[in-house]
Amino acid sequence: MKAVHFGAGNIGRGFIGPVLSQSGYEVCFIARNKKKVDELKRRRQYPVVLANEDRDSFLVHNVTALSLGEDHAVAASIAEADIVTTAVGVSALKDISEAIAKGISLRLKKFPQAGPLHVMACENGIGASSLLKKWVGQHLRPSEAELAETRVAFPNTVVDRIVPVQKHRDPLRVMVEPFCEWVIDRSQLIGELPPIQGAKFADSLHPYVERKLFTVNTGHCCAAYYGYLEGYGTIHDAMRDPGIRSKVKGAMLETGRMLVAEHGFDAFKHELYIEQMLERFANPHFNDQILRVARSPLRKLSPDDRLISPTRKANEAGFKTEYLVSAIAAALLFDSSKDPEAVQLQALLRQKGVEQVVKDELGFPGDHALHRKIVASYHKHCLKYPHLAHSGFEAMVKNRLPLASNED
Ligand SMILES: NC(=O)c1ccc[n+]([C@@H]2O[C@H](COP(=O)([O-])OP(=O)(O)OC[C@H]3O[C@@H](n4cnc5c(N)ncnc54)[C@H](O)[C@@H]3O)[C@@H](O)[C@H]2O)c1
Ligand SMILES: O=P(O)(O)OC[C@@H](O)[C@@H](O)[C@H](O)[C@H](O)CO
Repeated sequence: MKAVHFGAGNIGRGFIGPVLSQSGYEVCFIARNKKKVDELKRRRQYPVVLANEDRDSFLVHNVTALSLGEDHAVAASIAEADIVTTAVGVSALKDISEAIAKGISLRLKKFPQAGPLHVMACENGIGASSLLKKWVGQHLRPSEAELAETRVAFPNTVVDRIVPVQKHRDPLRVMVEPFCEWVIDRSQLIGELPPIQGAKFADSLHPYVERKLFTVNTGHCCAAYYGYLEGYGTIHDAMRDPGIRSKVKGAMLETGRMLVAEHGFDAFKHELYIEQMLERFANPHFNDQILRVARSPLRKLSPDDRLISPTRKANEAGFKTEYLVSAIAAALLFDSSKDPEAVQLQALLRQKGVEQVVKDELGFPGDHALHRKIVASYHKHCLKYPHLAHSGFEAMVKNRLPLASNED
Protein backbone atom coordinates (compact mmCIF):
# COMPACT_ATOMS: atom_id res chain seq x y z
CA MET A 1 0.00 0.00 0.00
CA LYS A 2 1.18 3.51 -0.76
CA ALA A 3 0.55 6.74 1.11
CA VAL A 4 1.53 10.25 0.15
CA HIS A 5 1.76 12.70 3.04
CA PHE A 6 2.10 16.48 2.62
CA GLY A 7 4.22 18.12 5.35
CA ALA A 8 7.19 16.50 7.09
CA GLY A 9 6.62 18.62 10.20
CA ASN A 10 5.83 17.60 13.76
CA ILE A 11 2.51 15.81 13.39
CA GLY A 12 3.48 14.45 9.95
CA ARG A 13 6.60 12.70 11.23
CA GLY A 14 5.32 12.22 14.78
CA PHE A 15 1.90 10.72 14.11
CA ILE A 16 0.77 10.21 10.49
CA GLY A 17 4.11 8.72 9.33
CA PRO A 18 4.41 6.15 12.16
CA VAL A 19 0.75 5.07 12.00
CA LEU A 20 0.76 4.61 8.22
CA SER A 21 4.15 2.90 8.18
CA GLN A 22 3.09 0.49 10.96
CA SER A 23 -0.09 -0.19 8.99
CA GLY A 24 2.00 -1.45 6.05
CA TYR A 25 2.16 1.61 3.80
CA GLU A 26 5.20 3.00 2.06
CA VAL A 27 4.97 6.64 3.08
CA CYS A 28 6.21 9.32 0.70
CA PHE A 29 6.53 12.69 2.45
CA ILE A 30 6.08 15.75 0.24
CA ALA A 31 8.05 18.49 1.94
CA ARG A 32 9.53 21.95 1.44
CA ASN A 33 12.59 21.51 3.62
CA LYS A 34 15.38 20.17 1.36
CA LYS A 35 17.43 18.80 4.22
CA LYS A 36 14.53 16.71 5.48
CA VAL A 37 13.73 15.49 1.96
CA ASP A 38 17.35 14.44 1.38
CA GLU A 39 17.60 12.68 4.75
CA LEU A 40 14.31 10.82 4.29
CA LYS A 41 15.38 9.66 0.84
CA ARG A 42 18.81 8.59 2.03
CA ARG A 43 17.90 6.87 5.30
CA ARG A 44 14.38 5.66 4.48
CA GLN A 45 13.67 5.51 8.21
CA TYR A 46 13.72 7.80 11.26
CA PRO A 47 13.42 7.50 15.04
CA VAL A 48 10.38 8.39 17.16
CA VAL A 49 10.84 8.83 20.92
CA LEU A 50 7.91 8.66 23.33
CA ALA A 51 7.73 11.37 25.99
CA ASN A 52 7.37 8.91 28.87
CA GLU A 53 9.57 8.01 31.82
CA ASP A 54 11.54 5.38 29.88
CA ARG A 55 11.83 7.43 26.68
CA ASP A 56 10.69 4.38 24.68
CA SER A 57 11.67 4.69 21.05
CA PHE A 58 11.12 2.96 17.73
CA LEU A 59 12.03 3.40 14.08
CA VAL A 60 9.57 4.38 11.38
CA HIS A 61 10.50 2.28 8.33
CA ASN A 62 9.64 2.33 4.67
CA VAL A 63 9.55 6.09 4.18
CA THR A 64 10.82 8.29 1.39
CA ALA A 65 10.28 11.89 0.26
CA LEU A 66 9.89 14.31 -2.61
CA SER A 67 10.26 18.07 -2.71
CA LEU A 68 7.03 19.97 -3.20
CA GLY A 69 8.55 21.51 -6.32
CA GLU A 70 9.05 18.13 -8.08
CA ASP A 71 5.71 18.50 -9.86
CA HIS A 72 5.75 15.42 -12.08
CA ALA A 73 7.10 13.04 -9.46
CA VAL A 74 4.59 14.29 -6.88
CA ALA A 75 1.70 13.82 -9.33
CA ALA A 76 2.96 10.33 -10.23
CA SER A 77 3.15 9.30 -6.58
CA ILE A 78 -0.43 10.51 -5.95
CA ALA A 79 -1.62 8.70 -9.09
CA GLU A 80 -0.40 5.41 -7.60
CA ALA A 81 -1.33 6.03 -3.96
CA ASP A 82 -4.02 4.43 -1.83
CA ILE A 83 -4.32 7.41 0.47
CA VAL A 84 -3.13 11.02 0.59
CA THR A 85 -2.87 12.84 3.91
CA THR A 86 -1.85 16.37 4.85
CA ALA A 87 -0.58 18.14 7.99
CA VAL A 88 0.51 21.57 6.80
CA GLY A 89 -1.92 23.83 8.67
CA VAL A 90 -5.44 24.70 7.53
CA SER A 91 -4.33 27.96 5.96
CA ALA A 92 -1.75 26.16 3.76
CA LEU A 93 -4.25 23.70 2.24
CA LYS A 94 -4.90 26.09 -0.61
CA ASP A 95 -1.17 26.14 -1.44
CA ILE A 96 -0.90 22.36 -1.86
CA SER A 97 -4.25 21.90 -3.62
CA GLU A 98 -2.88 22.29 -7.15
CA ALA A 99 -0.28 19.56 -6.59
CA ILE A 100 -3.01 17.21 -5.32
CA ALA A 101 -5.25 18.08 -8.27
CA LYS A 102 -2.45 17.28 -10.73
CA GLY A 103 -2.04 13.86 -9.12
CA ILE A 104 -5.78 13.19 -9.30
CA SER A 105 -5.90 14.22 -13.02
CA LEU A 106 -3.02 11.89 -13.79
CA ARG A 107 -4.59 9.02 -11.85
CA LEU A 108 -7.95 9.41 -13.64
CA LYS A 109 -6.19 9.40 -17.01
CA LYS A 110 -3.49 6.80 -16.46
CA PHE A 111 -5.26 4.35 -14.14
CA PRO A 112 -8.96 4.51 -15.02
CA GLN A 113 -9.53 1.15 -13.31
CA ALA A 114 -7.75 2.12 -10.05
CA GLY A 115 -9.62 1.77 -6.78
CA PRO A 116 -10.81 4.79 -4.81
CA LEU A 117 -8.33 7.33 -3.49
CA HIS A 118 -8.93 8.75 -0.01
CA VAL A 119 -7.57 12.22 0.77
CA MET A 120 -7.56 13.30 4.41
CA ALA A 121 -6.54 16.71 5.77
CA CYS A 122 -5.23 15.92 9.26
CA GLU A 123 -5.43 19.52 10.45
CA ASN A 124 -6.96 21.17 13.50
CA GLY A 125 -10.17 22.59 12.15
CA ILE A 126 -13.75 21.68 11.38
CA GLY A 127 -14.24 20.11 7.92
CA ALA A 128 -10.60 20.46 6.80
CA SER A 129 -10.86 17.65 4.20
CA SER A 130 -14.02 19.25 2.77
CA LEU A 131 -12.16 22.56 2.53
CA LEU A 132 -9.27 20.82 0.76
CA LYS A 133 -11.75 19.20 -1.65
CA LYS A 134 -13.07 22.66 -2.51
CA TRP A 135 -9.56 23.99 -3.25
CA VAL A 136 -8.58 20.88 -5.24
CA GLY A 137 -11.80 21.11 -7.27
CA GLN A 138 -10.79 24.55 -8.48
CA HIS A 139 -7.82 23.00 -10.30
CA LEU A 140 -9.77 20.17 -12.00
CA ARG A 141 -11.60 20.35 -15.32
CA PRO A 142 -15.39 19.91 -14.94
CA SER A 143 -15.20 16.42 -16.50
CA GLU A 144 -12.40 15.42 -14.08
CA ALA A 145 -14.28 16.84 -11.11
CA GLU A 146 -17.33 14.78 -12.08
CA LEU A 147 -15.27 11.58 -12.36
CA ALA A 148 -13.47 12.37 -9.12
CA GLU A 149 -16.81 12.49 -7.28
CA THR A 150 -17.03 8.69 -7.61
CA ARG A 151 -13.32 7.84 -7.33
CA VAL A 152 -11.77 10.29 -4.88
CA ALA A 153 -13.10 10.72 -1.35
CA PHE A 154 -12.20 13.50 1.09
CA PRO A 155 -13.33 12.11 4.47
CA ASN A 156 -13.07 14.58 7.32
CA THR A 157 -10.92 13.41 10.18
CA VAL A 158 -9.69 14.29 13.68
CA VAL A 159 -6.14 13.61 14.81
CA ASP A 160 -4.97 14.06 18.37
CA ARG A 161 -1.39 13.77 19.61
CA ILE A 162 0.74 16.52 21.14
CA VAL A 163 3.93 16.86 19.13
CA PRO A 164 6.08 19.81 20.23
CA VAL A 165 8.60 21.72 18.15
CA GLN A 166 11.69 19.51 17.87
CA LYS A 167 15.12 20.70 18.97
CA HIS A 168 17.25 17.62 18.27
CA ARG A 169 20.34 17.75 16.01
CA ASP A 170 18.87 14.90 13.95
CA PRO A 171 16.36 16.74 11.72
CA LEU A 172 14.17 13.64 11.39
CA ARG A 173 13.98 12.47 15.01
CA VAL A 174 10.71 13.37 16.66
CA MET A 175 9.56 13.20 20.27
CA VAL A 176 5.84 12.70 20.83
CA GLU A 177 3.46 12.08 23.70
CA PRO A 178 2.32 8.45 24.04
CA PHE A 179 -1.39 9.35 23.61
CA CYS A 180 -2.82 9.32 20.09
CA GLU A 181 -6.24 9.18 18.49
CA TRP A 182 -7.34 9.22 14.83
CA VAL A 183 -11.06 9.32 14.02
CA ILE A 184 -12.39 9.22 10.43
CA ASP A 185 -15.84 10.04 9.05
CA ARG A 186 -17.16 6.73 7.75
CA SER A 187 -20.03 8.33 5.84
CA GLN A 188 -17.58 10.09 3.49
CA LEU A 189 -15.63 7.00 2.38
CA ILE A 190 -15.90 5.52 -1.10
CA GLY A 191 -15.98 1.76 -0.61
CA GLU A 192 -13.45 0.56 1.95
CA LEU A 193 -10.55 2.56 3.29
CA PRO A 194 -7.35 0.45 3.31
CA PRO A 195 -6.50 -0.48 6.92
CA ILE A 196 -5.04 2.19 9.22
CA GLN A 197 -3.91 0.73 12.56
CA GLY A 198 -5.83 2.09 15.53
CA ALA A 199 -8.05 4.41 13.46
CA LYS A 200 -11.61 4.75 14.73
CA PHE A 201 -14.57 5.42 12.48
CA ALA A 202 -17.62 7.54 13.23
CA ASP A 203 -20.88 7.70 11.28
CA SER A 204 -20.97 11.40 12.07
CA LEU A 205 -17.68 13.09 12.86
CA HIS A 206 -19.10 16.37 14.11
CA PRO A 207 -19.34 15.44 17.82
CA TYR A 208 -15.76 14.09 17.77
CA VAL A 209 -14.34 17.15 16.04
CA GLU A 210 -16.07 19.46 18.48
CA ARG A 211 -15.11 17.34 21.49
CA LYS A 212 -11.45 17.44 20.46
CA LEU A 213 -11.23 21.03 19.24
CA PHE A 214 -13.32 22.50 22.08
CA THR A 215 -11.69 20.47 24.88
CA VAL A 216 -8.08 19.62 23.98
CA ASN A 217 -7.41 22.68 21.84
CA THR A 218 -9.49 25.12 23.89
CA GLY A 219 -7.79 24.01 27.11
CA HIS A 220 -4.38 23.90 25.47
CA CYS A 221 -4.56 27.45 24.12
CA CYS A 222 -5.93 28.71 27.47
CA ALA A 223 -2.78 27.27 29.11
CA ALA A 224 -0.67 28.96 26.43
CA TYR A 225 -2.27 32.42 26.65
CA TYR A 226 -2.32 32.47 30.46
CA GLY A 227 1.20 31.04 30.48
CA TYR A 228 2.28 33.86 28.19
CA LEU A 229 0.73 36.50 30.47
CA GLU A 230 2.53 35.02 33.48
CA GLY A 231 5.86 34.80 31.64
CA TYR A 232 6.22 31.00 31.39
CA GLY A 233 8.07 29.42 28.47
CA THR A 234 6.45 25.99 28.30
CA ILE A 235 2.97 24.54 28.73
CA HIS A 236 4.29 22.18 31.38
CA ASP A 237 5.59 25.09 33.49
CA ALA A 238 2.33 26.99 33.04
CA MET A 239 0.33 23.94 34.13
CA ARG A 240 2.36 23.68 37.34
CA ASP A 241 0.93 27.07 38.32
CA PRO A 242 -2.24 26.17 40.30
CA GLY A 243 -3.93 29.44 39.25
CA ILE A 244 -3.45 28.68 35.56
CA ARG A 245 -4.39 25.02 35.92
CA SER A 246 -7.70 25.94 37.56
CA LYS A 247 -8.47 28.52 34.84
CA VAL A 248 -7.71 25.97 32.12
CA LYS A 249 -9.96 23.44 33.83
CA GLY A 250 -12.64 26.10 34.28
CA ALA A 251 -12.66 26.84 30.54
CA MET A 252 -12.83 23.12 29.66
CA LEU A 253 -15.70 22.62 32.11
CA GLU A 254 -17.55 25.49 30.43
CA THR A 255 -17.12 24.00 26.94
CA GLY A 256 -17.90 20.60 28.47
CA ARG A 257 -21.39 21.62 29.64
CA MET A 258 -22.16 22.84 26.14
CA LEU A 259 -20.72 19.70 24.48
CA VAL A 260 -22.63 17.35 26.80
CA ALA A 261 -25.87 19.25 26.10
CA GLU A 262 -25.27 19.49 22.34
CA HIS A 263 -23.98 16.01 21.59
CA GLY A 264 -25.35 13.94 24.46
CA PHE A 265 -21.93 12.85 25.78
CA ASP A 266 -21.99 11.18 29.17
CA ALA A 267 -21.25 14.01 31.65
CA PHE A 268 -19.18 11.84 33.99
CA LYS A 269 -17.06 10.40 31.16
CA HIS A 270 -16.55 13.87 29.76
CA GLU A 271 -15.19 15.08 33.12
CA LEU A 272 -12.77 12.16 33.10
CA TYR A 273 -11.76 13.16 29.56
CA ILE A 274 -11.05 16.70 30.83
CA GLU A 275 -8.90 15.31 33.68
CA GLN A 276 -6.98 13.18 31.16
CA MET A 277 -6.35 16.30 29.02
CA LEU A 278 -5.03 18.23 32.04
CA GLU A 279 -2.55 15.42 32.66
CA ARG A 280 -1.48 15.44 28.99
CA PHE A 281 -0.82 19.19 29.09
CA ALA A 282 1.21 18.76 32.29
CA ASN A 283 3.42 15.98 30.82
CA PRO A 284 6.85 16.61 32.43
CA HIS A 285 8.69 14.49 29.85
CA PHE A 286 8.82 17.06 27.08
CA ASN A 287 8.97 20.81 26.56
CA ASP A 288 6.06 22.10 24.55
CA GLN A 289 6.72 25.78 23.94
CA ILE A 290 3.99 28.31 24.75
CA LEU A 291 4.82 30.00 21.43
CA ARG A 292 3.82 26.86 19.49
CA VAL A 293 0.53 26.34 21.24
CA ALA A 294 -0.37 30.05 21.18
CA ARG A 295 0.62 30.37 17.48
CA SER A 296 -1.66 32.04 14.93
CA PRO A 297 -3.91 33.89 17.41
CA LEU A 298 -6.13 35.34 14.66
CA ARG A 299 -6.96 31.79 13.51
CA LYS A 300 -7.55 30.71 17.10
CA LEU A 301 -9.78 33.76 17.70
CA SER A 302 -11.77 33.33 14.47
CA PRO A 303 -15.53 32.72 14.82
CA ASP A 304 -15.46 28.95 14.11
CA ASP A 305 -12.38 28.04 16.07
CA ARG A 306 -11.63 26.73 19.59
CA LEU A 307 -12.33 29.87 21.63
CA ILE A 308 -15.13 31.84 20.01
CA SER A 309 -17.35 29.03 18.71
CA PRO A 310 -17.77 27.16 22.03
CA THR A 311 -18.18 30.44 23.91
CA ARG A 312 -20.93 31.59 21.56
CA LYS A 313 -22.65 28.19 21.73
CA ALA A 314 -22.39 27.98 25.53
CA ASN A 315 -23.79 31.50 25.85
CA GLU A 316 -26.68 30.71 23.50
CA ALA A 317 -27.46 27.59 25.53
CA GLY A 318 -27.57 29.68 28.71
CA PHE A 319 -24.35 28.31 30.27
CA LYS A 320 -21.69 30.36 32.04
CA THR A 321 -18.71 31.55 29.98
CA GLU A 322 -16.60 33.52 32.48
CA TYR A 323 -13.45 31.43 32.09
CA LEU A 324 -13.74 31.36 28.32
CA VAL A 325 -14.29 35.11 28.09
CA SER A 326 -11.22 35.73 30.21
CA ALA A 327 -9.15 33.33 28.04
CA ILE A 328 -10.31 35.12 24.87
CA ALA A 329 -9.21 38.41 26.38
CA ALA A 330 -5.85 36.85 27.29
CA ALA A 331 -5.44 35.69 23.68
CA LEU A 332 -5.94 39.27 22.52
CA LEU A 333 -2.81 40.26 24.44
CA PHE A 334 -0.60 37.60 22.85
CA ASP A 335 2.33 39.17 21.03
CA SER A 336 5.45 37.68 19.51
CA SER A 337 7.59 39.09 16.73
CA LYS A 338 8.11 35.50 15.56
CA ASP A 339 4.40 34.98 14.90
CA PRO A 340 3.05 36.94 11.90
CA GLU A 341 -0.56 36.65 13.11
CA ALA A 342 0.36 37.95 16.57
CA VAL A 343 2.08 40.91 14.95
CA GLN A 344 -0.99 41.51 12.78
CA LEU A 345 -3.34 41.19 15.76
CA GLN A 346 -1.39 43.76 17.78
CA ALA A 347 -1.28 46.11 14.77
CA LEU A 348 -5.07 45.79 14.41
CA LEU A 349 -5.52 46.54 18.11
CA ARG A 350 -3.36 49.64 17.76
CA GLN A 351 -5.09 50.82 14.60
CA LYS A 352 -8.73 50.05 15.38
CA GLY A 353 -8.95 49.50 19.13
CA VAL A 354 -10.22 46.39 20.89
CA GLU A 355 -13.94 47.09 20.35
CA GLN A 356 -13.54 47.02 16.57
CA VAL A 357 -11.25 43.98 16.65
CA VAL A 358 -13.83 42.04 18.68
CA LYS A 359 -16.42 42.95 16.02
CA ASP A 360 -14.30 42.32 12.92
CA GLU A 361 -12.14 39.36 13.90
CA LEU A 362 -14.12 37.55 16.59
CA GLY A 363 -17.50 38.25 14.97
CA PHE A 364 -19.37 39.69 17.97
CA PRO A 365 -21.32 42.86 17.07
CA GLY A 366 -21.09 45.79 19.47
CA ASP A 367 -24.48 45.10 21.04
CA HIS A 368 -23.71 41.43 21.79
CA ALA A 369 -23.42 40.65 25.51
CA LEU A 370 -20.18 38.74 24.89
CA HIS A 371 -18.68 41.72 23.08
CA ARG A 372 -19.06 43.85 26.19
CA LYS A 373 -17.69 41.12 28.46
CA ILE A 374 -14.64 40.40 26.28
CA VAL A 375 -13.75 44.10 26.00
CA ALA A 376 -14.10 44.54 29.77
CA SER A 377 -11.99 41.46 30.46
CA TYR A 378 -9.35 42.68 28.00
CA HIS A 379 -9.07 45.99 29.85
CA LYS A 380 -8.80 44.11 33.13
CA HIS A 381 -5.89 42.03 31.78
CA CYS A 382 -4.27 45.22 30.43
CA LEU A 383 -4.33 46.69 33.92
CA LYS A 384 -2.91 43.54 35.46
CA TYR A 385 -0.19 43.09 32.81
CA PRO A 386 0.64 46.66 31.71
CA HIS A 387 4.09 45.61 30.39
CA LEU A 388 2.33 43.41 27.81
CA ALA A 389 -0.48 45.76 26.99
CA HIS A 390 1.00 48.87 25.41
CA SER A 391 -1.06 48.52 22.28
CA GLY A 392 -4.18 48.03 24.36
CA PHE A 393 -3.51 51.02 26.57
CA GLU A 394 -2.70 53.26 23.64
CA ALA A 395 -5.92 52.29 21.93
CA MET A 396 -7.85 52.70 25.19
CA VAL A 397 -6.59 56.20 25.76
CA LYS A 398 -7.03 57.17 22.12
CA ASN A 399 -10.57 55.85 21.94
CA ARG A 400 -11.46 56.85 25.53
CA LEU A 401 -12.77 53.37 26.17
CA PRO A 402 -13.85 52.42 29.68
CA LEU A 403 -11.13 50.91 31.81
CA ALA A 404 -11.69 47.86 34.01
CA SER A 405 -15.10 46.47 34.73
CA ASN A 406 -16.22 44.12 37.49
CA GLU A 407 -18.29 42.04 35.18
CA ASP A 408 -16.05 38.99 34.92
N1 LIG B 1 1.78 19.29 16.55
C1 LIG B 1 0.66 18.89 17.11
O1 LIG B 1 0.61 18.64 18.30
C2 LIG B 1 -0.58 18.71 16.25
C3 LIG B 1 -1.54 17.76 16.66
C4 LIG B 1 -2.71 17.60 15.92
C5 LIG B 1 -2.88 18.34 14.77
N2 LIG B 1 -1.93 19.23 14.38
C6 LIG B 1 -2.20 19.97 13.15
O2 LIG B 1 -1.31 19.49 12.15
C7 LIG B 1 -0.97 20.55 11.27
C8 LIG B 1 0.56 20.70 11.23
O3 LIG B 1 1.00 21.02 12.52
P1 LIG B 1 2.49 20.74 12.98
O4 LIG B 1 2.52 20.94 14.45
O5 LIG B 1 2.97 19.47 12.43
O6 LIG B 1 3.22 21.97 12.29
P2 LIG B 1 4.71 22.01 11.66
O7 LIG B 1 4.99 23.44 11.45
O8 LIG B 1 5.64 21.20 12.47
O9 LIG B 1 4.54 21.27 10.27
C9 LIG B 1 3.87 21.84 9.18
C10 LIG B 1 4.57 21.40 7.93
O10 LIG B 1 3.84 21.92 6.82
C11 LIG B 1 4.74 22.55 5.92
N3 LIG B 1 4.05 23.68 5.29
C12 LIG B 1 3.58 24.78 5.92
N4 LIG B 1 3.03 25.62 5.02
C13 LIG B 1 3.16 25.02 3.82
C14 LIG B 1 2.79 25.40 2.52
N5 LIG B 1 2.20 26.57 2.28
N6 LIG B 1 3.05 24.54 1.52
C15 LIG B 1 3.67 23.37 1.77
N7 LIG B 1 4.05 22.95 2.99
C16 LIG B 1 3.79 23.77 4.01
C17 LIG B 1 5.91 23.03 6.74
O11 LIG B 1 7.08 23.10 5.94
C18 LIG B 1 6.01 21.95 7.82
O12 LIG B 1 6.85 20.91 7.48
C19 LIG B 1 -1.70 21.78 11.79
O13 LIG B 1 -2.93 21.89 11.12
C20 LIG B 1 -1.92 21.45 13.24
O14 LIG B 1 -3.01 22.13 13.78
C21 LIG B 1 -0.79 19.43 15.10
O1 LIG C 1 -1.89 23.20 15.95
P1 LIG C 1 -2.69 24.40 16.42
O2 LIG C 1 -1.97 25.69 16.24
O3 LIG C 1 -4.08 24.40 15.86
O4 LIG C 1 -2.89 24.20 17.99
C1 LIG C 1 -1.75 24.07 18.83
C2 LIG C 1 -1.91 22.86 19.74
O5 LIG C 1 -2.99 23.05 20.60
C3 LIG C 1 -2.15 21.60 18.91
O6 LIG C 1 -1.18 21.41 17.92
C4 LIG C 1 -2.20 20.37 19.83
O7 LIG C 1 -0.92 20.03 20.27
C5 LIG C 1 -2.83 19.19 19.10
O8 LIG C 1 -4.02 19.57 18.48
C6 LIG C 1 -3.05 18.00 19.98
O9 LIG C 1 -3.70 17.02 19.25
